[in-house]
Amino acid sequence: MKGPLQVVWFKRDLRIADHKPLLEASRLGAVLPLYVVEPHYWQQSDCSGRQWQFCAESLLELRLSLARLGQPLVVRCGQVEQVLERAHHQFGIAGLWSHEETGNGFTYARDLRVAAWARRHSIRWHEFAQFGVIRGLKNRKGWARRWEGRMAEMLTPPPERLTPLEGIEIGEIPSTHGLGLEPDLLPRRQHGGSREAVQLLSSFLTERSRRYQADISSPITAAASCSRLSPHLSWGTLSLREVVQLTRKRRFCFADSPAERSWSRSLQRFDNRLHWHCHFIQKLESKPSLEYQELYSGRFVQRSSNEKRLKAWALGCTGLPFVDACMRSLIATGWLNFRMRAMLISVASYQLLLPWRESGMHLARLFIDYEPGIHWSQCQMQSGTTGNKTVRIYNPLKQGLDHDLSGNFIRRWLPELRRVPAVYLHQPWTMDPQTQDRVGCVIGSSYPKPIVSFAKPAKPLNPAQLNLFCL
Ligand SMILES: Cc1cc2nc3c(=O)[nH]c(=O)nc-3n(C[C@H](O)[C@H](O)[C@H](O)COP(=O)(O)OP(=O)(O)OC[C@H]3O[C@@H](n4cnc5c(N)ncnc54)[C@H](O)[C@@H]3O)c2cc1C
Repeated sequence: MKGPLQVVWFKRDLRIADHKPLLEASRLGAVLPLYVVEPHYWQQSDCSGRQWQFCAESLLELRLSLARLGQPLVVRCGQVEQVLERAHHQFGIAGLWSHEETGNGFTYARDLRVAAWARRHSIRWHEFAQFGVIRGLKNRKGWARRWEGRMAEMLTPPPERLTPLEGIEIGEIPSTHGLGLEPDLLPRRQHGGSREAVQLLSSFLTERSRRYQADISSPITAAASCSRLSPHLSWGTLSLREVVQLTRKRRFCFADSPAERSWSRSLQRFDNRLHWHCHFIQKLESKPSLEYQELYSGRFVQRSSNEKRLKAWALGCTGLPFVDACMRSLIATGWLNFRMRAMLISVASYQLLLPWRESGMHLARLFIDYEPGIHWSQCQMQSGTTGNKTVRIYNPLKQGLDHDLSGNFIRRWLPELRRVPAVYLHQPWTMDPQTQDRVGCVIGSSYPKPIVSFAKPAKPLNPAQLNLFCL
């Protein structure tokens, strides 16, 4: 095999469509498409087996897609700089190509090391933006306009062909076990890969988005009416730009159709959220410390670690049925709709008084779509630590009655409450002992007593300075 090569480093952009680094590198000569499995990354507290399984499925598909072009994905395990060092030694690296990444503290530090390595070897690292996130941004003036500009750019086609590289082992994609992660056999987990992503986008735009706006808040209806694209956007099996452009094209079809006005509005709301995607990631890009530190140093409520409370919340055993049902559904599927994610973190922060980093870390591991920029910004926002004077506190009883009045969701995820009569379902501790015996659900043994006084969030330390929204 003749060197030197253009190395395309795949990170959270596991696709060939709309992949500018791949196309640009391929124009200069032979390309080594590389993914580096970093065992230290996968040992971080925000990573999990379920995320790896999604990633591994996406890698497998990416390998096949690249093989069809002429050169399959090469997978190596270890520290990125060391993998690059070996590759450089073996055949010479002419250029390094990738998308920019706004990840967690680990990937931030790793990118700094890779940049230093590339400088030392006089190798140019060509980084391309894949979202509307702007690196080195001084302030948000004109940000929305620039986001629009990025989303309007032409989609990049895959290269027509890649030169096959002889004598390079493609390397194994490790198993969950091999990476020292707990295998997570979720029967209802979403699967990785661009094919799955394209199918989801198509079913969403042609049909499922019809009731998006109306259905987004309830965990029952949101599962079908939301796009479910989040893990694909987080792992890059689909390009955000492509989603924005196809959404707008679909809306355009409704322009002359008053009968579809509400569908068109739904798509407009969805489009707004695609904008939020980058708006939140931009926050982390501009202030990486928000992953660890409160944005606002003033105290709003007193919170402290409490292992018993954290464990009960994390396992879906708080004794608050709607909260527990949401948590257990998340544990079983790896996904939850926005409002219920907000409620879970709000209950942890305001009712259980747990620090947002601890509860947020548990959620991060459960989310297959874990995206540090969105996740930590949202955890802080829903815990009132951003300095914003408007504070939202969710009342889980009200949320349960608003979004699961018949209790079907609770019954589905809490089998121990299945026979509890509807009138007691949202507050099973109010059942008299005879009813508890009759339905085979003894509170305190079959199902826990509420861990905290129900629907009583902590009193703000300085309520006069805040706008409190109780949802
Ligand atoms: C505490 C908390 C943690 C969260 N952590 C994550 C996370 O790690 N990764 C993640 O992708 N989303 C996160 N979200 C945002 C949101 O809940 C999910 O994006 C959404 O539920 C994913 O489902 P969907 O793709 O069907 O969404 P849709 O409603 O179909 O939205 C389409 C896309 O828009 C973006 N989006 C939607 N809502 C938001 C939002 N509120 N803020 C920013 N972008 C949004 C996502 O990329 C999403 O895939 C979090 C929300 C909260 C309250």
